[in-house]
Amino acid sequence: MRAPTRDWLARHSHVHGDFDAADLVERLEAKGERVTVVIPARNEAATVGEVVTGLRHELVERVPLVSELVVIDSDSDDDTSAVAADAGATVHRSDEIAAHLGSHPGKGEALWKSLFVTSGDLLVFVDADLTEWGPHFVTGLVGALTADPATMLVKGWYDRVLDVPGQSPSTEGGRVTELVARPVLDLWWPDLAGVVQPLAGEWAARRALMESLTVPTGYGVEIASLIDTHRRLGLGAIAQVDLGARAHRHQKDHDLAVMAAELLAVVHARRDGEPREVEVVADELEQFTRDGGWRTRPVPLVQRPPAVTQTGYSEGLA
Ligand SMILES: O=c1ccn([C@@H]2O[C@H](COP(=O)(O)OP(=O)(O)O[C@H]3O[C@H](CO)[C@@H](O)[C@H](O)[C@H]3O)[C@@H](O)[C@H]2O)c(=O)[nH]1
Ligand SMILES: O=C(O)[C@H](O)COP(=O)(O)O
Repeated sequence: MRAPTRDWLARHSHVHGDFDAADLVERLEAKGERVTVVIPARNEAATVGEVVTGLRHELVERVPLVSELVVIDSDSDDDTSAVAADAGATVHRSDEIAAHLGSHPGKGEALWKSLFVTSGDLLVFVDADLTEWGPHFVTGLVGALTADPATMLVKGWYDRVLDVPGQSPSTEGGRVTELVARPVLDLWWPDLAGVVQPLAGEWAARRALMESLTVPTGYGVEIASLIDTHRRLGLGAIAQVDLGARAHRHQKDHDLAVMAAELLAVVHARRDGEPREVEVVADELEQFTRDGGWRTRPVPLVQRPPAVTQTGYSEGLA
């Protein structure tokens, strides 16, 4: 391991158990800072209710660490919005936020749009499909984000529980993480080789950073944020926190291949520095199965400009 990475690991690694929610409330009150939790959700009616309820009970009602608990419904066609609202979240549909800016499908779009309808200084992102998790995810992320004033972005990491029917559960999850994201970072951004889960959907950032980033509208949002933060502010602005174990709904290999293609394109657009427009020779994947034959899958390549540059942003226009 290279010296800067080893040094970063020694100085910028945290463990969620080091942080207590009640202590963090005092720390944030003293600074006048507020926490917003954003949960992007596309067709997550089966799990979003438990995620919202768990966070609301523990971190809104028992200890008031979270000021805003928001679900961004990302073009769901199930009951995600209703379930999330019943569980106590404020719910917005991604395509209805800042409608003058249009709408794109995707998780990155949901996170970018969330900036227009939230006001917290500290933004914590949590996936809606979690099946093994806890409110300590948020406590750990807020703790790590506020432990050092230089920290602008924190990635959660955890054992990735892989729970496939017919197989015994293992911690071998994170196929795109291990086969695409970590190898790409190790080869081209080796400073970031110490980030255990670069694609973690559980991460936190200061609004001042998030609103200034170019955001891919699909699954490229995490790797882009990491690379862009590193380029602009250096490793010292990034931290990571051990959150224990996490399990989620697994996507099929062919669906993850679309994610992998998007990540490669997003990374390629950043190879020379500032994010460029994503340029590819073709923007589709051809996938084959014996039963279904060939299927063409579009790769999402749109990137949103920094929210702070957009009409309506400073007024928090919804
Ligand atoms: O169009 C979409 C697709 C997904 N989601 C939500 O985003 C979260 C993560 O999506 P998921 O399909 O579960 O992604 P994973 O296969 O788990 O992908 C991993 O890797 C991605 C790429 O970095 C990250 O965005 C994810 O958070 C991370 O869990 C979930 O709450 C989804 O409902 C949306 O809001 N809109
Ligand atoms: O991070 C990843 O690589 C994706 O979320 C896929 O994870 P899985 O292989 O555990 O489903």
